[in-house]
Amino acid sequence: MSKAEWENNEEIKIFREYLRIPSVHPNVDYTGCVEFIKRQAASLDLPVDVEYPVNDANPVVIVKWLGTQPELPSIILNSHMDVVPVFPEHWTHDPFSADLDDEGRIYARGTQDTKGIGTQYLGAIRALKAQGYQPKRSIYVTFVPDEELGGILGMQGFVKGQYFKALNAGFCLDEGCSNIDDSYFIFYAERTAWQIRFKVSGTTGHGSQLLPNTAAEKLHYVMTKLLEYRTSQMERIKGLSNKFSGEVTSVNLTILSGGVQNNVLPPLLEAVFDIRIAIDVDLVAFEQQIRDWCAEAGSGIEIEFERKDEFSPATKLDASNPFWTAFQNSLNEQNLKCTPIVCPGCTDSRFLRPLGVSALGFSPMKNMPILPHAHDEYTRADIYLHGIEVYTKIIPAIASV
Ligand SMILES: CSCC[C@H](NC=O)C(=O)O
Ligand SMILES: [Zn+2]
Ligand SMILES: [Zn+2]
Repeated sequence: MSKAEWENNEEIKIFREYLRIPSVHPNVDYTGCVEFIKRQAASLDLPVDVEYPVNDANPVVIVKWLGTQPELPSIILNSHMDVVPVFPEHWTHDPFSADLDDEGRIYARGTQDTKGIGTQYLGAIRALKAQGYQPKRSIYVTFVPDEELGGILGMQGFVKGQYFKALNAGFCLDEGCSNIDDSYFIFYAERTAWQIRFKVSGTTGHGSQLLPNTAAEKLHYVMTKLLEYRTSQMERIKGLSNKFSGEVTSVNLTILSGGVQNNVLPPLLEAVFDIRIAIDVDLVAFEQQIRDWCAEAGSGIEIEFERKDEFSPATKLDASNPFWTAFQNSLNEQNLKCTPIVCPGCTDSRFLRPLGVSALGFSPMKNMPILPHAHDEYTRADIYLHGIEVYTKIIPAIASV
């Protein structure tokens, strides 16, 4: 297709319209997204609900396609409306113009993470309805807020409410990630996210003195232990076939603060570590190890969990999971390869799996750079349109299980 053809393509127009809504953190205004999705539901002649599970600023929009056997566990097609901040000075295109270049690249925040799958779901439903298809299982296309901040005001609150329970969800497709080679990543599990603030108190005094029990010495001990553990995990990655997967525990120092003046020993130093714990790690033992390191460093160290997710079980990828079988068979019939991996980041699927909802993270992008949260995030028009075709085959396969 030519640039003009892509620009005149109705699905591409809808996608670019969604991308131009600046639902960007911090303080996202979801009004534009809600109105856009309502318009899309109307164009599909589908009913739509808007729920506010946590507060009025964080809507969950649900486009509903009732199945012929609504008593069966339903299918959720999930994506999030919010996108992470941008640094426009580092972008070659305006992050919210959805520019399309001569090669068909569409540049905008959210192209990969994760507005694309939201409108692709709707494009696939448009095609299926045009074919006269009617799903056996009810299908709910959910658009949630707050995923990028952890989903507390979005999916986490939504799954606790009566509205969600009434959906009787059995399976969910959620966001995945692009892959640089010719195989789709499939997220079947994710690590447990802990973000820990270490608040270290110590001796204060004159910066010229070598006093004992300073905050710096104790923080240095704890940081050294954590960063040594990080090194051990990096060693493990060397032996893995897929280095992107969340097979090992990641440890990253993300915030370091404290001190009042350059010649005063600080009474308090703080460090925040973002830790994503591998699915085969004993969480109780891991926490005890961290607390032991703090005890070894000395007194006056307080541990504050800014995020302490619970363990989320993996989705079964075997014959015991008919949704997985149907999904995999559909990809095989389309001669498409997939690579199941543990999601390196966190997604809203972590709130669904513990409830028995079989969730797969899947974004139909391959032979593409991995650009979530990156400058110049983009996808390609041809890949986007092919993704709609892929969903047009996958959705009936899973909805007829
Ligand atoms: C840890 S909860 C925040 C969720 C976020 N998800 C995608 O980027 C992530 O940091 O993985
Ligand atoms: Zn995302
Ligand atoms: Zn993200």
